[in-house]
Amino acid sequence: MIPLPPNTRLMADAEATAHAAAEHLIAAVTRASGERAAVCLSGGSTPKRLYALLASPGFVERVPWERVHWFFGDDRVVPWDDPLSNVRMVREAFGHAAPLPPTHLHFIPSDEGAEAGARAYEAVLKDFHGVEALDPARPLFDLVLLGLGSDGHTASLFPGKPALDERVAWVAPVPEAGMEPYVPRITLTFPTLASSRSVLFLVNGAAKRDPLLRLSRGEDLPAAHVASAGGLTWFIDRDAAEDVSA
Ligand SMILES: O=C(O)[C@H](O)[C@@H](O)[C@H](O)[C@H](O)COP(=O)(O)O
Repeated sequence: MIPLPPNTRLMADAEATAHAAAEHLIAAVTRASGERAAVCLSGGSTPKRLYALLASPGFVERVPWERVHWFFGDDRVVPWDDPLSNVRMVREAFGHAAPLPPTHLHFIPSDEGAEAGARAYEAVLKDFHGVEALDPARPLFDLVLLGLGSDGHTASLFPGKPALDERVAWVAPVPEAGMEPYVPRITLTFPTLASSRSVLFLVNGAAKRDPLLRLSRGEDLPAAHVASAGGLTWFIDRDAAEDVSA
């Protein structure tokens, strides 16, 4: 077994990860104070099954859809109907079964390009939360979902890319991705992701053994910079956790 991050729950497989994450998300938004809950969604392939589960019988009736607002931790600068778009992935996963009020899905506006999109999304976040600056006493998100790239990136925070240095901007353009797909991206920055009551990493599959091992050795990978007011939780499946060198 690879040395795993603190507060890791080991999952039998990807399906178990999705089910546990659905329960975790429902608990997080149910206990959220106030009339609205804010969830920051991860992109990529890992969370697709989770999003589809949330819209399926047994879960869809338990999600307080009228209270939850869904944001994006990052997206690719492509049209919203592009197969690479995280917005498209989420909409397809939720499908028509999720009674999602259209105004509750807050896309990252990428049609004006990465720079303008980042500034526009920062305004969306500030307007939604009614704040001009990040306030530790008022986390933006009740839950942030994140994935782990095989190079140790998370959201679109890639090793050595400018967004890593954004300490002021809430949202940053990433001129070209460090990983497939090689398209410009827009990403929330570390301080914005940290403005959360909790962060949940979902990590499945053998391709994630290497970044997990590198994180365990203390390598300065982007995922190692993620913090949260309420702490980090990792759901890692056995395929990712197995150490082939053992
Ligand atoms: O837009 C994206 O691609 C994601 O935000 C990205 O950070 C993703 O979470 C990781 O690359 C893992 O991707 P997989 O889940 O596809 O392995």
